[in-house]
Amino acid sequence: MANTKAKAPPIIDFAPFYGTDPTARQDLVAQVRAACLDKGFFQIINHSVPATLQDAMFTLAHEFFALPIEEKLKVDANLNDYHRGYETFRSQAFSGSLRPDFKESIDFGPDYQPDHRYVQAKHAACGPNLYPASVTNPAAFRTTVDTYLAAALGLANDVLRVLALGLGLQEGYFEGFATDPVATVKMLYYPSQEPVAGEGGDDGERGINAHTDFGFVTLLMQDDVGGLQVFDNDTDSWLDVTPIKHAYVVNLGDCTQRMTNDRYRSGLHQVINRSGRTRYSIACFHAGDPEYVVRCLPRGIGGEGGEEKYPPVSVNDYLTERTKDSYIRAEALNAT
Ligand SMILES: O=C(O)CCC(=O)C(=O)O
Ligand SMILES: [Fe+2]
Repeated sequence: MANTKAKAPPIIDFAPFYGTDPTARQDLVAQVRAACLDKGFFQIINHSVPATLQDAMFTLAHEFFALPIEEKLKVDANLNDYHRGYETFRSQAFSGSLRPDFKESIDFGPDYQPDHRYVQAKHAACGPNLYPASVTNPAAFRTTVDTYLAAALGLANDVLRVLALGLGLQEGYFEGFATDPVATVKMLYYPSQEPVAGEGGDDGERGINAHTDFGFVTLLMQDDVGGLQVFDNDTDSWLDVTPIKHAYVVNLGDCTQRMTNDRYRSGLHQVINRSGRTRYSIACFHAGDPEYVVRCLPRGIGGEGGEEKYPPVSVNDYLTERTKDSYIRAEALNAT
């Protein structure tokens, strides 16, 4: 039941970031800060990523997931130990899940080659991509994904600049760790779930189970099917994140929450797709330099006072732990 007190993630016009009006820019910074203090979830419109590139990515996602399973398994993420490639149904489960996720996905990142220091150090999610060869135009697939990753990361870095300003930091505060990030473009495919008998019935099935993202910031495009929900602590209820064509859902991850000592939130979210239609979405996770050590900001900065709640942790150690946990949990549930 919709709760009137619940605050849906705001829709924020990002255009002032690129403009010259300082008041409009300050207003944007304030709106983003308010959303970060609330659930760490907002949508942005009028951003820098071309709509044609966004559309092209959805076209590729449709084509990839429609391939026969044996073709998809040629780029199986289990073929490498840095999790690039295709992930089958029910591969992942987060804490509290009753059933592993009812989704498929494919992950790409910066195409770090074997001689790259991150790959040599075996950092999580760092290694050469597995691009599908069985699509109509493999070269175009690859170029589009790579171009999109660069564009989405460019926008994510702009979001980080706005975040920094909202925290009272220099606009470029995050730039040091944003140059060579561990980042993922994830195409997601959610078949429609079975209807559940009885009003409000719940069979525990989730497209993606309730979780928070691990890194600093996530930019998500969803199609028009809907099904993404964010948890509202004030009303103890799940709120729909309404699809808006070509907009981005922006949400903060745990690294930002840790850095701000819980002032900025890493919002709990999930997907339930009972629409009767297949749902596609494309996420871009920006987790910064894997060797960056996430620590609480110095006291007093951005009003982030109080006792430090988290010990310092490197991005890589944090990602490794959380990712491993979600796959082990799925294996355990699949075995029962
Ligand atoms: O598909 C969505 O809307 C959300 C995906 C998501 O939360 C994730 O991949 O972390
Ligand atoms: Fe997520």
